Amino acid sequence: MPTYVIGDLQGCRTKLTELLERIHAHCADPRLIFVGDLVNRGPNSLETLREVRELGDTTNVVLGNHDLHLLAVANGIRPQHRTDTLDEILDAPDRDELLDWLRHRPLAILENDHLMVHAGVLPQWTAQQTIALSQEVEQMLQGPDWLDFLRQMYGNQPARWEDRLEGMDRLRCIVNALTRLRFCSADGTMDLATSKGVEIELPGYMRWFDVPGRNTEDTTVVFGHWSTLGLIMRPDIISLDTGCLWGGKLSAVCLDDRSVIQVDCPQYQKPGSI
Ligand SMILES: Nc1ncnc2c1ncn2[C@@H]1O[C@H](COP(=O)(O)OP(=O)(O)OP(=O)(O)OP(=O)(O)OC[C@H]2O[C@@H](n3cnc4c(N)ncnc43)[C@H](O)[C@@H]2O)[C@@H](O)[C@H]1O
Repeated sequence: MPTYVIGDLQGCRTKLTELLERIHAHCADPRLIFVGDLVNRGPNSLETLREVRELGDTTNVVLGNHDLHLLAVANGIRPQHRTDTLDEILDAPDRDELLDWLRHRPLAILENDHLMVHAGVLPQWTAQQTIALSQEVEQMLQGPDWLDFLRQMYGNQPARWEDRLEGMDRLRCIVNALTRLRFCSADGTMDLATSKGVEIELPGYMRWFDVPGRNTEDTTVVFGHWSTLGLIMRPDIISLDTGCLWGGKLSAVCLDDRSVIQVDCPQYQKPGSI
């Protein structure tokens, strides 16, 4: 069964349907993995969430920052932002089932030498360690104290990973790397303030996947999150957020032969307005 990984949907449901038709034209029964940000800022978050959930057991999803934001908003932990488009989910009769399903998704998946995460991994982490750290967060998110966890999840500190981190500092650092990371320094100190563009002016900081000697160099890390980066196919990374929401494309890559399927998307949000 070929595996297709699909980039950030952000509620662009009609484009998902179009992409799935294109994938099914190549393969009747693919395994599908979504690299997060299923919802928000786009036009049909509710239908998108329903459609991905209904794809069944051969499909999986890693959680993105907008998916975590939905869980926080739905539980009164965070207010909605001006550009959020989450109301239709919050008002839906099946909201509890949908949110419960979302809360039980992983933050990282390792399959056939490919590591799927929403945003990135820190240079000190191996692929196996990334999975173990992701599972620490998943245990909290799926356990009895998940609302307390969401309440304390926000914030940019600690910016630097250390194995000895404990409690919420440890979990926040893991969540920030897996769901928000773009730039870090060679020692893995994250800059979470810079979200526009593909370069950083801060001396000593670089794109997380350009850190020399990072411990996941021998694994292909497949990720989304960074729409201005666009499609990048390197032996060690595949970047899949091609700005569906911003008038770019929705992309899928087949991990078995590295073929790419893309559909053009209308502009729903104006780049630079957020
Ligand atoms: N632990 C945690 N701590 C804090 N927050 C957490 C959190 N967990 C979840 N969150 C939540 O995360 C959400 C997003 O945070 P934000 O921090 O607001 O997200 P963002 O930078 O806009 O990035 P996004 O993930 O949307 O990425 P994209 O590349 O599409 O967009 C990036 C930028 O690229 C720009 N852009 C896109 N296409 C462009 C183009 N073609 N040209 C120029 N700019 C473009 C856009 O204008 C946009 O500003 C918030 O709701 C927040 O609550």
